[in-house]
Amino acid sequence: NRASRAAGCRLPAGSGGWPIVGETLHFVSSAYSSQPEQFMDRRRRLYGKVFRSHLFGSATIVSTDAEVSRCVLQSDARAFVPWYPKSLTELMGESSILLINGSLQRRVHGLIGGFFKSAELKAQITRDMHRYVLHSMVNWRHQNRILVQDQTKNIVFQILVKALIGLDPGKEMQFLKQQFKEFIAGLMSLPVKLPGSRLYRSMQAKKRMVMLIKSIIAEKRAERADVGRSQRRPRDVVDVLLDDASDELTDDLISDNMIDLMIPAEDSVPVLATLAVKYLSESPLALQHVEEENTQLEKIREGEALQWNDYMSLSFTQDVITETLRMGNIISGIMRKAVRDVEIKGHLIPKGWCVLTYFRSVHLDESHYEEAYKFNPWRWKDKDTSSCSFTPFGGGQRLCPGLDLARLEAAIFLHHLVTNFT
Ligand code: HEM
Repeated sequence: NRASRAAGCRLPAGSGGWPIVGETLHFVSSAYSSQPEQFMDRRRRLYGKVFRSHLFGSATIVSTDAEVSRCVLQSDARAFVPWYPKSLTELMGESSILLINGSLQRRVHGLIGGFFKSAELKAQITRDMHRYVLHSMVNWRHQNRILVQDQTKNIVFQILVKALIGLDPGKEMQFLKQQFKEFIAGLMSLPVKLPGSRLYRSMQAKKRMVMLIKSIIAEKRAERADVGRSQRRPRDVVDVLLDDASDELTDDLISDNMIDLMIPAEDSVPVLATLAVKYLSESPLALQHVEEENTQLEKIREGEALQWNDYMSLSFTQDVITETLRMGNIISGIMRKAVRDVEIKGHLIPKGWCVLTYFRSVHLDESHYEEAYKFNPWRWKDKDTSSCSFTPFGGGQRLCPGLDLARLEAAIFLHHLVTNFT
């Protein structure tokens, strides 16, 4: 608007690309090429770290500047709201934590985040992860080839479902696994809801999952009516949300969100574990350090079961995870939409435009990280990971509530891998 422009704010330089598709095809094809950085690097050279583009059907300001991205993430819904492709919003539903804003988002985020930080849940996850990892690794000895991502996906899904809705492995777990697979296949599909379409099949799968979760909620409500709320501690996220006295958290909202919560959680930890294995296998010295640190811990604890703080105290292993998050960029960036004209560091982001905070370019920027393309866990020794040039888990009010769990699960997996196998 005129005021912003008068204040010296400018629309960043850049190009809108082709009519309708904009620069989307370039962006996507570059992401799948052997040089995924070329799209961003070229534009950074031409226009600077913040530039204008047109992506996924919307005029977009791309930020590869750590400070600008931090300001976007720190802003609340008066400036920016989350933005996802249409197929995703169709599948998530209006009350998804990934989409809601304001006090309801803060309440749900706070409740979930608080539970994920609780010592009880961390102890349960440590126990289960330990059990499932060993159970899965027993079979590895007879196989020539192990697909790390598939194996960890299986383990992590069971742990997640238990933490969210309290379900143990069995028939219902299998059912959920199948349905979830069908559900996520439609997250990035054409937004067509006709019977038989990809999106339609995913919506049907979600309905079946919602029915199962609603029956679990009904059982829990009946149990509560018998026992009384005050006598038991929450065992899963559904319990935590049911304990909340407000009427806003309806059964529909809870059951929808249990599925939506699986979206950011289901594949990210398996990718983290897989990339850590890849980077370690290419860095013998780092692998040797991880082996020594983990073997040492086993010796000190003399066969005693390890606790979650044991895993978190493995400082070099944690640095390996941090470096994997930096280089691996499991979530490359986040999209938001401006609900009013916003100005950040002299850049104008007009109302209705999207902004893509692209972490990947920041994490691989030589001005932040020396030899940025080199896997170097030692760079993190005694270094703070809370700077704005390191944001694998986002930031601000939507900072990933699962970040400790992700680190814990990856550390447990690596521990058993390096102490059981060469
Ligand atoms: C390596 C693993 C993971 C990575 C890299 C990751 C990354 C992220 C990022 C970047 C965001 C911010 C999204 C935004 O600002 O719009 C986020 C949000 C979120 N993550 Fe994670 N995540 C990981 C694992 C997990 C796990 C294990 C869980 C659950 C157990 C989880 C649950 C969530 C939820 C619920 C949100 C939305 C929070 C909100 O909008 O209020 N994530 N994650």
